Amino acid sequence: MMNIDIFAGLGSTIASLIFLWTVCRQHFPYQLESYFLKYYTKLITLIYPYIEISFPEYSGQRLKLSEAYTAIESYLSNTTSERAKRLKAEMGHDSDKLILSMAENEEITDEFRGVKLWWYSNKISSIRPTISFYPTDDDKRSYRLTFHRRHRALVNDSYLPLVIQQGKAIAVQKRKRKLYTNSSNFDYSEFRKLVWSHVAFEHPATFETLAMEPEMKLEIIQDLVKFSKSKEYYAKIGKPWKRGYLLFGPPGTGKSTMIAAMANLLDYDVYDLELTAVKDNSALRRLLLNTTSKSIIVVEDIDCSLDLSGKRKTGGDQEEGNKEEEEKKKAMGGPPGKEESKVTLSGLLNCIDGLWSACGGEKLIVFTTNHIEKLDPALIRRGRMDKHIELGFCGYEGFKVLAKNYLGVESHPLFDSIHELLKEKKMSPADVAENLMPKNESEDQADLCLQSLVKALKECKSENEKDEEEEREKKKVKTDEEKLVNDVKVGDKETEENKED
Ligand SMILES: Nc1ncnc2c1ncn2[C@@H]1O[C@H](COP(=O)(O)OP(=O)(O)OP(=O)(O)O)[C@@H](O)[C@H]1O
Ligand SMILES: [Mg+2]
Repeated sequence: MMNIDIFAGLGSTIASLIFLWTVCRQHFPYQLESYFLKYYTKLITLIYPYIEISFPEYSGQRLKLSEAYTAIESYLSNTTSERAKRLKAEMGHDSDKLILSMAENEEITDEFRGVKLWWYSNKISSIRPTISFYPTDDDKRSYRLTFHRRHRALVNDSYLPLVIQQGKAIAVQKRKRKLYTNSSNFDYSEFRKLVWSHVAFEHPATFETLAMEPEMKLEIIQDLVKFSKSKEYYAKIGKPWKRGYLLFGPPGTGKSTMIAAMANLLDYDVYDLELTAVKDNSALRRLLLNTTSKSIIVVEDIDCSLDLSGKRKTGGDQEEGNKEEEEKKKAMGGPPGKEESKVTLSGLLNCIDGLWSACGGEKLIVFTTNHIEKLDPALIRRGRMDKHIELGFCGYEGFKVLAKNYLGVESHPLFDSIHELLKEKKMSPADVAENLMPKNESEDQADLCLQSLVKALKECKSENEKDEEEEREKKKVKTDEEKLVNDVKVGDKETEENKED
């Protein structure tokens, strides 16, 4: 039993010894110092029969959040509310119940098979002097477990495994699905830039409400469910347990909605990775190492995030390319590219399926793009992006799902003409959905909405017209860009000539 009086005395004895040692040390010959240290440690172990184990928040040079730490945190949060005197409170899963857990620098006692153990939540604040309005994240947190050395075997073999197992189970039970992002507006600390911030994931989309061909939908659902149950299979074939999806198609065809439906189907967290906010490849690696299993890592509009198109440039090529880019930017009055992300295509490829990618397991990586043709083939080859899913304009089957969701109708006299119109007109599910949205509280909304859809479809362009328009648009953008770059070049030449004069 821990006697407070004994330890009060013990504490002051140890403090005196440390003070004595610091004074004597300066006058001690170097050779004798190691001898003295050896006996000093022995002496301390003799009079202090307790063992301490600490569990730091981050493992591996602060690269990865420690699993043991999170499991212990969950375990303690279950037991602390009755015992600890200082607690911190967080909102629970159903958002109306508070979850209490141990505050920092607080100690509680736990009992296991009649043996007493002490948990202490430790926080060491950074000693670096910083002048900032915001809290810094350089603090080191850990849990410290103290017990009598005669219980070492019991703690090692039975107590700690039980704590970790129960902690993990509690975490799963209390799990509130999260939507993570790496692009915070308040990048007040260097460390904050390298980690994720999150909010609760509450997107209501499901595969039932998703408008697409039923066969394709079924195929995707089966693929996802199979993946989530294939832990042994992946281990057997020697592949990390992850799968890449590439969702491509025009704007408003349900790419982002499908990601939410995937997360809801498999009960996964979502990590929305903003590549432009990642400083460089090592920051990207660090971010991906800090994703948990049972999660979807999403890179939206991959073609716009970084210059990942074309072949991988090297040396001179790269510089040339950069110069051209700079010129273009200068011409358009944009800022110089100093603060830009330095994530490269090879860095990204490495993170997707290099050695680092195997950490964690059970992850989906989803890229979305509006222009698949702009992507480097290396990025989307099978193995990296295992399944390519094209989300197209709204078909009749998709329309029927939307009509049921938005208006609650499964048949209507206007369905036939809509069927005919959808065969030749290109309209995204987002536009169809917008037309089907009831605009007021009156009762004949289904009629009104379907009529407005028919009208919109008639005004909408057909496939051929749209293709021609896209082609024209592309040509125009290209000539505009060339003209701008030429103007800049001519301008620069004139200034140089002026200087020479
Ligand atoms: N297939 C679909 N099924 C159901 N709703 C859809 C579908 N496609 C689009 N929508 C509706 O349209 C809106 C926009 O869709 P979403 O954001 O998923 O499109 P997107 O393909 O990600 O577009 P972008 O390429 O511009 O990011 C959503 O809020 C959703 O309600
Ligand atoms: Mg989207």
